[in-house]
Amino acid sequence: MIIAPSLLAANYGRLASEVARHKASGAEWLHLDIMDGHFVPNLSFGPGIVKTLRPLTRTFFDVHLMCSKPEVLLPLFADAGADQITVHVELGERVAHLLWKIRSLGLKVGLAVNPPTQLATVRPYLPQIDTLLIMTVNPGFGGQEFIEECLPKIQQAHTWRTSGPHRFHIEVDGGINERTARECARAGADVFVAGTALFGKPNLKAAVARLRRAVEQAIPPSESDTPAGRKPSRITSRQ
Ligand SMILES: O=C(CO)[C@H](O)[C@H](O)COP(=O)(O)O
Ligand SMILES: [Fe+2]
Repeated sequence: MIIAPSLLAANYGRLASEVARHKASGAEWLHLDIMDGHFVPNLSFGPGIVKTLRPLTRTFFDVHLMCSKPEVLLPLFADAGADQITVHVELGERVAHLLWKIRSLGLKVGLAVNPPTQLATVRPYLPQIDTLLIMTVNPGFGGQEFIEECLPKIQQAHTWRTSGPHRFHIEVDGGINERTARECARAGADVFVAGTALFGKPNLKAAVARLRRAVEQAIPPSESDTPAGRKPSRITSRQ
C-alpha cells in the first residue's frame, strides 16, 4: 500500500516546511498536481516549484499532469526531479507516444482516466504503464466529493491485473478519506492520493496513520502491500 499526500492541499506560503511535514509523516509518495488552466479550469504550479522542492526530500515524486500539451512539459518535469509522470488518456491518439516519451526519460509511467471516460480506453496501454490512476473526482480542484460510480472501474482494473500479464499500481485520486479509501481498497486500489484528508489536517503524520489503518482494515495483510499476491516494484523513494 502506498499513501500519497497531494501538495495541492498544502500551504503554498511555506512549501519547504510542508515538505518537511511530509517527510516526517511516513507517507511513501508526494503527489504533485500540475494544472494548466486549459485541460482543467485551474492553475497550480510548474516545474520550477518541483525543482525547488527536490533537494529537500528523497521521497518519490508522483507528478500528475492535467495539461493539454504534456509534450513540451515532460523534459522539464524530468529535469525537475519527477520519479513518475502521469498523463491523461483523454489526450487520445498522442497517449502511446507520451507514455513512450516518459519511459525514455527514465521515469515511471502513469496513465490517468477521468470519471466520465470509459475504462476500456486505457486497456491498450497496460503493457506500457507502471500506474493506472483512476480519478474519483473530475480533475481541477481539491476538496471535491468522491464519485462512488468510479468503484466498478477499480474492480475492473483489479480483475485485469490479477488475470492478465501486466503488473501496475491502481491509484485513486479525489475525495479520498478513511471511508472512501476503505471502499477503494476493497475494490483493489493500492495507491491512495489525498489532499484535504492529509495536508489539509494539522497533524499530517496522524492523518497518514489513520488512512493507512483504514486501508489495512479493509484488506487482508497479505494483500495490503502487493495487490493479489503479486510483487510490483515497490517504488517509494528515489532509486
Ligand atoms: O488531482 C487532483 C485534483 O484534480 C488532486 O490530486 C485531488 O483532488 C486531491 O485532492 P482531494 O483529496 O482534496 O480531493
Ligand atoms: Fe492528482
